[in-house]
Amino acid sequence: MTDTILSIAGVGKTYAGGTTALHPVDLDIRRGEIFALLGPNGAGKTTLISIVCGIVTPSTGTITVAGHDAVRDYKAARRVLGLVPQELATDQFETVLATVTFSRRLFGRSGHAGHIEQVLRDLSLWDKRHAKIRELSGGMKRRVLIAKALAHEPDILFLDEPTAGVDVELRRDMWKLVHRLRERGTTIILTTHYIEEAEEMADRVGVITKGRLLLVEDKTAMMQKLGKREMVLTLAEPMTSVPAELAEWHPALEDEGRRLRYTFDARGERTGIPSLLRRLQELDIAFTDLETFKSSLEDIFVDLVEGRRAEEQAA
Ligand SMILES: Nc1ncnc2c1ncn2[C@@H]1O[C@H](COP(=O)(O)OP(=O)(O)OP(=O)(O)O)[C@@H](O)[C@H]1O
Repeated sequence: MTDTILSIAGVGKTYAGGTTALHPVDLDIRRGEIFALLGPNGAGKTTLISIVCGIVTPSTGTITVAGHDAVRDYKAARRVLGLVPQELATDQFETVLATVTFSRRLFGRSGHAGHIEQVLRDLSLWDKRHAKIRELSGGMKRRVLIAKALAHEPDILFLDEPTAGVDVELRRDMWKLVHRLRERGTTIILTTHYIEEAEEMADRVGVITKGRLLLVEDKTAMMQKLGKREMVLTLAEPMTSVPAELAEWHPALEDEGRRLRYTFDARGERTGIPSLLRRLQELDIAFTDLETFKSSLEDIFVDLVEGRRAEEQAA
């Protein structure tokens, strides 16, 4: 049996204005895993983690954090959680060290200089410990947010869009830190709209769009579903229809017969491209340009939703 550290049951949210940001979600998070909540802007990711962290009140459902009911036993639940929000809301005139130490005390934990030092060193902030927040660069402020969230040694760390708008170096550091934390046993839940980020960091991925958690899968299985790519050929001579000899590749004719679009699974053993190109040559079909694309996240979501509908209808 897997050890569940966080259980979300029927949790939904309709904001006062009437926007349903979240349709009831059921999700169990396993102790020690890295879970990525993947979805486009406005999908409901922040709403879901804000509910779990006690910042937003759910309209329906219950949340159990390490055995504590997140509403009835709010304080105990909150102590187990650390949240790295998207933006910094902290006293700009305090020093890094004071800010992070204060965050620890907020959760009723006594000072532990060793732990705070470790956190600041892990985040390359130790040399800046006496600097005031307002004197830091944007990237360093992001590091302070993480340090604050880790100050009270939470069992579960939430990272809301950890790498949105950060430079490559900080992104790499962030990924390294996440893996290090996991090695120490911290459970990590992050939100992202980058497939690459989910792929790089997560053990499991949940796809969320328009307030619905569409599916939850192990990373590898999910990436197979997300690994679709497209090749588009610009034809030298427009065609009126797809020749029967190309039927097995199921290409689509576009742009009044000027472009041929072929969709393939980039993670399959065979892409089908060499054989398609050979067949085109045999048929004397010339092309002036060849481009390949990754399907966009939006396209993938549409496919997933349609695929699910088709499955539901077939059932
Ligand atoms: N306080 C609020 N009052 C009313 N509507 C809200 C509130 N907060 C969020 N929403 C709406 O709920 C929906 C989901 O927003 P949410 O911030 O959870 O999405 P998200 O997936 O985190 O997006 P992003 O990637 O842009 O942060 C959006 O339509 C948003 O406008």
